[in-house]
Amino acid sequence: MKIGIADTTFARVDMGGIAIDEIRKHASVGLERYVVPGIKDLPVACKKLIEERGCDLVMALGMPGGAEKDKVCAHEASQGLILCQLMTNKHVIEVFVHEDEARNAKELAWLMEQRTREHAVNAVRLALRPKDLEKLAGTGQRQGFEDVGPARP
Ligand SMILES: Cc1nc2c(=O)[nH]c(=O)nc-2n(C[C@H](O)[C@H](O)[C@H](O)CO)c1C
Repeated sequence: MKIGIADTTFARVDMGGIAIDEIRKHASVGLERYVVPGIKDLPVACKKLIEERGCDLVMALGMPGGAEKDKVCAHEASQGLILCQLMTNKHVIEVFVHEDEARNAKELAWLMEQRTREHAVNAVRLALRPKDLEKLAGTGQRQGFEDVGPARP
């Protein structure tokens, strides 16, 4: 089992390093890292991690900025990541933290780390322990900020 980590230099936190640290706590798997300048470069990095470096699942980590052009960029990158999944039949876990989700740099750093770590656990579950995800179905999980919990009638 090999997990790929694609991340960017545009991000203001080392999301790739955090993801690798978290995955190592939960599983003994091969890891491949591929760093690109920005989120629009992630789809091909993910595809190469799968097709050329033998990854079974990839995490795509990035930080869209707060400007309108960054949001467009994020939407385009997301579409590329979905296409990559359909072309390769492998999961790409998109971990995007929009810079304007946080009120300041301190909260941004916290959110980027938290979301990355929680999705790294999801990546391990998806790759190795899918039954663990089944147990969490419909429980209102969120990555980063607090879980919202299940809705009850
Ligand atoms: C406008 C813009 N915004 C972002 C962003 O919010 N986050 C990010 O990671 N990268 C951004 N980029 C860079 C592109 O994703 C890409 O790296 C360049 O267009 C080079 O292909 C661009 C060009």
